[in-house]
Amino acid sequence: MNDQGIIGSTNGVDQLNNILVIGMTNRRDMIDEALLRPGRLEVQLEISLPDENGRLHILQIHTSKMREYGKLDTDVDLKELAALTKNFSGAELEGLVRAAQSSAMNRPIKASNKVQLDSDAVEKLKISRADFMQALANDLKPAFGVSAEDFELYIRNGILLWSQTIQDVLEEGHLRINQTIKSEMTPLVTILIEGKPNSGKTALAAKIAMESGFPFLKFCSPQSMISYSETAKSEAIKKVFSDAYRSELSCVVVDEIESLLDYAPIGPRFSNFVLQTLKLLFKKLPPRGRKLLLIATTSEKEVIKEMGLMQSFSKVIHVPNVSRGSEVLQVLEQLDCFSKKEYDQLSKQLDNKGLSIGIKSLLDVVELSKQATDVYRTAKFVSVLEEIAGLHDC
Ligand SMILES: Nc1ncnc2c1ncn2[C@@H]1O[C@H](COP(=O)(O)OP(=O)(O)OP(=O)(O)O)[C@@H](O)[C@H]1O
Repeated sequence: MNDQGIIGSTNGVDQLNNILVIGMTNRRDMIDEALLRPGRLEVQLEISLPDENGRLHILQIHTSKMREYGKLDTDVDLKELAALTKNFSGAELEGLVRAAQSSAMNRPIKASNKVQLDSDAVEKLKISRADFMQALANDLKPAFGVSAEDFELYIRNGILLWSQTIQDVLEEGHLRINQTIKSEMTPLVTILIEGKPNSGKTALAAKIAMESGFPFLKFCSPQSMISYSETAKSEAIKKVFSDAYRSELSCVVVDEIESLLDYAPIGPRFSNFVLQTLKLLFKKLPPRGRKLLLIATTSEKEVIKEMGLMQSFSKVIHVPNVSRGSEVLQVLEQLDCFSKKEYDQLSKQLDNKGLSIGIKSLLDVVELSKQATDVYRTAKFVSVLEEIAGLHDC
């Protein structure tokens, strides 16, 4: 039945006695407002994800039969499992228990010419901590919340502390994380990380988000919305925010705002529809009791300013390019990719030099020069730096 059908059926329910209509949905935002007016589905209850205590209760329920029949090994600590299952829904916790059972059931199966069941072993079979850990690692990931792998992908080359500024960026991030957690007056904390292309903005945003340890972390990136229409893109962005509002503490990273807006400097052109969506979402306060840390990144600070988006951010953090020979040497030292002799040679050539290169491009140059034969490695490194980073005397 569609929304209109339900509205028709619930019209005049006050004339019917003893009938309670209960509707359920995962997408409250997609329900016709007419259906939610008084007299229809007027009382709304949000069932959030269970907290640690709730998860413990759910695990106790789903393992009660195992315990009763002595099938749960003594090393299984449900409190530990409850702590490890952040963002799991009740159904996913049930799935976890089932997956652990299946993992245990594989043990008494003997695979020779025929698949046989060792009935003796079945009798003694117990579901152990290792079965739960195996299920957690391989079988079940929560649909909602943190996808650590996604975030790690953005920091695949680590964060090199090549200048005090990088340390300062991370410290500012920590400050904002604490503000989000502790402040009662600012349930929405917004940061814009800006810098030239390839300066490492996305990696720093991902690092701050991961260090927050918030139960809900999501990346809103243009790469995940390739070939989306304006409407589909706005809907996808809105969905990320409405999911974030369901968790007590959330962090959303909106990467490369200008690309999300389809901004092209020739023209210049951009999607006003997506811009208006972002403006509203960047200002919207999360519901009572919920807190959101929003981190956005851009390589087009001036454009963002002209579009009137700058006011949405309480803090703008600049990520600089690597601009001194001594900073390049810091990167090389931390990567430990050249021999001592090569490093000393590079020290002589790079000290007191100026340049401008993003950390992402610098790592690229390092990788390229590593492919050259030993005798040419340092020469290759310096010549590419001269070409793309404008190496010059200070
Ligand atoms: N101090 C650092 N800051 C940021 N990134 C670093 C740092 N040290 C090493 N990296 C690595 O450099 C790369 C930075 O790439 P990233 O995609 O974040 O750059 P970007 O500025 O967002 O690029 P783009 O302009 O294409 O959006 C990542 O692989 C990251 O692991």
